[in-house]
Amino acid sequence: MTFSGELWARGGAGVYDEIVRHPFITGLTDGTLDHDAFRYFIVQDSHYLRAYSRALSLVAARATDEDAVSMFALHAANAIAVERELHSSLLGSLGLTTADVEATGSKPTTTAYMSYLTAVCATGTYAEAVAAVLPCYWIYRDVGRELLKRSSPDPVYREWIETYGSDEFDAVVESVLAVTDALDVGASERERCHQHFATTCRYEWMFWDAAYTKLDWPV
Ligand SMILES: Cc1ncc(CO)c(N)n1
Ligand SMILES: Cc1ncsc1CCO
Repeated sequence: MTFSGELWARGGAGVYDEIVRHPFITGLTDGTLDHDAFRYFIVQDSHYLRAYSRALSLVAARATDEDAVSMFALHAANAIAVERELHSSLLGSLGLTTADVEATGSKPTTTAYMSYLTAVCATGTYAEAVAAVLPCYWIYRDVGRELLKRSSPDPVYREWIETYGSDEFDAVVESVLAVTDALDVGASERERCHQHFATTCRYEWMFWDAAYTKLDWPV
């Protein structure tokens, strides 16, 4: 089995099944998700994508071949572009501004997820860093394609779905999977990769759940 296939089998598939039946995700296409939950999500995702971009820059910096350096550096720049373009369009449709993003700040799950990604990408090996960032690509591609099949009555949700369900994003994810499968990973490093992959998959579920429940700081 490929390395990515192993990671998915151990830490991804079970969580992914929970994600596609989560009420936030089913609500995007059956018309039951209220805009307040989606507002929470987009505001938190604006914070997330800034940290994600910096995490991808760290992955680029430690990549061992120049194609991978170039690829992750490009994705780091694209994550900022998505944050600016998709999010400013979605924020506008939802009646929000970037000032609201700053005023709201980063909620508990967002903070925890960003901190974990940053820590692994700064202090782990190259393979560990790739394993930590991989679920962000992979789960969004698969969720995007699934939601595209289901189709949404809401034009705001459709704009988001079409970004991640697109052939362009699929090509991005396929290139990261190819890099993952070409990694030279030692035995103990492999176990740490499994842990990071499983953890960030769980954070992906938690990120949607936090928006659904509008999780906030307790004090
Ligand atoms: C939380 C989260 N994970 C993954 C992606 C896709 O990169 C995103 N935009 N937000
Ligand atoms: C993974 C990812 N998510 C939003 S942008 C981006 C980088 C690839 O274009």
